[in-house]
Amino acid sequence: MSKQIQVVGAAILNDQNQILATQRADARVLGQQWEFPGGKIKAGETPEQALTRELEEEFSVQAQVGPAVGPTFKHEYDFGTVNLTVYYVRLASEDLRLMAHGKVVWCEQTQLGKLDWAATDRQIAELIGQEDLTQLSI
Ligand SMILES: Nc1nc2c([nH]c(=O)n2[C@H]2C[C@H](O)[C@@H](COP(=O)(O)OP(=O)(O)OP(=O)(O)O)O2)c(=O)[nH]1
Repeated sequence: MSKQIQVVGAAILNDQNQILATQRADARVLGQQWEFPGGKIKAGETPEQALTRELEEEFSVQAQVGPAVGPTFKHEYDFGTVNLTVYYVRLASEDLRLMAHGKVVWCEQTQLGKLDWAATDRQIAELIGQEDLTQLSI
């Protein structure tokens, strides 16, 4: 069985309910594909704790973690199987310091499908596209 990698991601919403998509500064892992900010869950962390830690590390910002976008999605890469759960998130501030990303974009919900998402993320982006974001409580 391939190495199992537990990963959390954030579907960060701003005041206009646009969603933040990110590209890595280091393109070695997933090339130039788009993903949700986040990272691997460390031993002893809940997914929510891992996500707030990652967002603090990546953007130097405080995050409020809301409901999961959907189930956990698996994708097998040559380096292992990524198990990705994405949560809706709102930030204390939209003033983001980019510490780990090459590029970020605030994307309209209707435009999410146009980005070249990493394989694990594509279905999650589709689910977000179908959600009534005005009904989310975070
Ligand atoms: N952050 C993130 N990683 C993703 C997504 N989709 C996806 O397949 N991945 C993969 C890429 C990596 O193999 C893994 C997450 O690793 P990472 O490099 O972001 O995590 P990390 O900050 O904890 O990494 P590390 O350098 O500390 O080991 O999951 C996604 O939407 N967001």
